[in-house]
Amino acid sequence: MATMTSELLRPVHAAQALDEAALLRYAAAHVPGFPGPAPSLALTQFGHGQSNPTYCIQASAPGGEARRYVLRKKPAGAILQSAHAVEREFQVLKALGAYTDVPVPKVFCLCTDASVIGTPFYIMEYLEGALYLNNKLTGITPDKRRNIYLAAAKTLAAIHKIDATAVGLQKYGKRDNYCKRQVDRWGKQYLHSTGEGKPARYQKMLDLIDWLKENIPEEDSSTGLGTGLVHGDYRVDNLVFHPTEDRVIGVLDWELSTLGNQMCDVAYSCMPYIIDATLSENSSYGGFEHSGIPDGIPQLEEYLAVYCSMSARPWPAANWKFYIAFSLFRGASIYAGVYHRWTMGNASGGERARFAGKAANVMVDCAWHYINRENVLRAHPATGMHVLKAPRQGFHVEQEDSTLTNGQGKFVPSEKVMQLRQKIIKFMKDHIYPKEDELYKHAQSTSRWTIHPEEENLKALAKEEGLWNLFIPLDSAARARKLLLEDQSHVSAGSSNDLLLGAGLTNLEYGYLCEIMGRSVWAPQIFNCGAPDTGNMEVLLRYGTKEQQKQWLVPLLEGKIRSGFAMTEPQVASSDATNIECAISRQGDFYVINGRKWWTSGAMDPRCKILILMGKTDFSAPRHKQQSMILVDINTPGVQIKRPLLVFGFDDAPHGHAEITFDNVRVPVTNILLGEGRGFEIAQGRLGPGRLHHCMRLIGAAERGMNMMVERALSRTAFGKKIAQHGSFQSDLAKCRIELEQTRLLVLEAADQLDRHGNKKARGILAMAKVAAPNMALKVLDMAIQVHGAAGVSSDTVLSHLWATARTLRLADGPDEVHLGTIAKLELQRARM
Ligand SMILES: Cc1cc2nc3c(=O)[nH]c(=O)nc-3n(C[C@H](O)[C@H](O)[C@H](O)COP(=O)(O)OP(=O)(O)OC[C@H]3O[C@@H](n4cnc5c(N)ncnc54)[C@H](O)[C@@H]3O)c2cc1C
Repeated sequence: MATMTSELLRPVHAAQALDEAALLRYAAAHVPGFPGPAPSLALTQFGHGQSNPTYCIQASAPGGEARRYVLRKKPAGAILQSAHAVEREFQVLKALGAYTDVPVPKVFCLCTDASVIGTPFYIMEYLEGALYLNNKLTGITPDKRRNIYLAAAKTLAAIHKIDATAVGLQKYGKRDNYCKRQVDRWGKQYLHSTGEGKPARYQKMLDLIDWLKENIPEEDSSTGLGTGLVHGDYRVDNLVFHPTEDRVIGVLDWELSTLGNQMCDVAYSCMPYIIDATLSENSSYGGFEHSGIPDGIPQLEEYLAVYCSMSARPWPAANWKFYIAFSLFRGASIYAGVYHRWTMGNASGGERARFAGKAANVMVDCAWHYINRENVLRAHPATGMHVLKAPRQGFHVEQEDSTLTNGQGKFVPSEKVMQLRQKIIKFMKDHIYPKEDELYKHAQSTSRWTIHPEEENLKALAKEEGLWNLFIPLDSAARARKLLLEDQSHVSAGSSNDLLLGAGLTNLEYGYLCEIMGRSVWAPQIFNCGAPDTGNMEVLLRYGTKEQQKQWLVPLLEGKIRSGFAMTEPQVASSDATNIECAISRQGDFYVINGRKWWTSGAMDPRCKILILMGKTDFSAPRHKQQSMILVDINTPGVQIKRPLLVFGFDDAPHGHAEITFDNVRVPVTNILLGEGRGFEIAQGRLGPGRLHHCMRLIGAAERGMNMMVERALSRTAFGKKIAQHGSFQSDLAKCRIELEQTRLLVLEAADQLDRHGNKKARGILAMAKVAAPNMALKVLDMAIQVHGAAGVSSDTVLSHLWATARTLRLADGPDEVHLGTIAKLELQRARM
């Protein structure tokens, strides 16, 4: 039977009463959104999991709705320095909540000032859900039992896949020699709890300590795969499940968490299979392997197979005996301590603690029984129980990122970048992928040229989380900061300058983030990092006058308006911009524009207010001095949007690609950018980073294609086996991965050279990246489409749209041939030098 969280609440134990007035003052000042003013408070206490006293705060303002929070504090009185570390619990919960999708309660504040309620404490979210306090899961259906255990295995895998460095937990503990240190620590603890004048020492326990010391697996001394965040007390009854669905909504009790050997967590979570550790008079092994497995609960091997599959860990057969024996030893040492305290009259577990001494010895016997068993785990998981069994979902972030952060190297992002990356990954998972269907539906409806309200909501959320304008390079941000600091009058109330100017990243640093945004066609604009706005903002940042910046740049940075870039013309080969015919002629204080443009992306968007137009101001000047760029308010008389163009049938609503005519369009002379004849100069500045952003996004699109391809191949059977098991698929998959990684390196190298040498010197490698990225993405996406069969070409998956978009990028911002020409020219020049 499940127990609901609220059913665990009891009146506060008299010995654990708190100063409620002080608590109320503190919570009102430190918990965002705490009910107020003058809220009333009802305090209760959790009866389960008592090591750190845990309370439920129910607060309500007069006439307002009651809100619940959970407070967890250190116990009062003298305690072991290293134990009850609520500060560490707070730290780990905060990191997991902010950067990962491991379900944990949100934490609000940590109070280290013992004068408030007597000891340090923290306040977190109250999760109302189902708890399964009995590991046999009595009173629920077999299906539910199975779901609960498998959900526990998957959640543990999710915890273990976290890249501790990327989430800021790199100093949370030592990764290596975890078992070695634990055997020492709990061995000493056992000696402390037993011996002369204390409960008797059990020789078999001392032998067990020796055996463990001699059999510590080699992998324990490494810091590689299999080491990382360890929960330390991972069991089903420390998980809160959704009230009606069989999924974990919160992992609790992180008191023993640290970095270390994660297989210890796995073995510990398997204890119900090995021993029944409830304290009673008749302690016996009693685990599922002895008493029989309750109907529905998966076999130990299946539980492990799901864990290994979801965490991408090897099958643990080689050292399984050690890890189980280690868990039993640790349990025995803890129980010996409980029993010792009971004999002294101060055990926390009440009268049941009298059985703890016997239970400790039973655990030791059980460990020896296990060690002496011939077979404990097959050498390999049974057929059909390996990785293919467990469906993969979404993106396995930490696994992907482990190559980015493990160790040193040229392309190792800083901690700041890794944290932003994790935040974006999480944002995508939480907010963007789940909304894609709805956004697509809207974009295919009759309202498709309007903005789905959710898009603006998501923008506000991204801004709030500091995931805004990240594309702005360091140097441009410095220039804009000056402008914004000089005069704040044009910045809307509530917009923070710091937010508007991104995070001060280099192009290389942005590469690691932009890639993630490229996984969804909807994502870039949510972070105000979509084309063509980024290129246009960059032009205004670099070349705009103060007035131009105030009028157009600031609202663009704020995400209030959008923009278009009008260069390409239907009647001339526009890959050669010297062909452009649109005329910009000066007449007094105005320029008059006449011409026809097409493929002006974004111009259909109702938020699009400004175009940067490229045309000719002097048809008789030298070839590259004829062109100028000018700002055109899209609502100027004479600007006429003729039609939206289709890309393989996609109109990309509400953004769109417009054909536009300019008929005697008069704009003030102050709208010229940089000066007459300087259009090419600006184009060079604009296109470098802009092109690279396309490449970065294409890496993300290809990565999504890979992910979908693998998921499909693992779940679909053709001709008697999974597609993933067909040799032809495996070779295609491997080739796709090789090309993707090659291209990623090229793109990152191009970004690095752009940062270090500037646009002109980096033009060769920028051209290489611009050719390589779309071609690679097309290949990977095409393969993903192929694996999906007919579904791949339909609009039921995102693949066809991603492919269509990638295909346009062999043309847009210069066709392949033009870039290949640049690369060849540089190559030949080098040969002549
Ligand atoms: C989805 C999409 C969005 C776009 N968005 C914008 C936008 O926002 N603003 C904008 O101004 N434009 C935009 N464009 C237009 C794009 O930049 C142009 O299509 C591109 O520059 C090529 O110009 P063109 O179409 O006139 O092709 P052309 O110049 O006519 O070239 C056609 C072909 O000729 C060949 N060719 C050209 N040059 C060479 C060479 N040197 N050597 C060998 N072969 C060569 C290539 O095969 C090339 O594909 C967009 C295009 C697409 C598809």
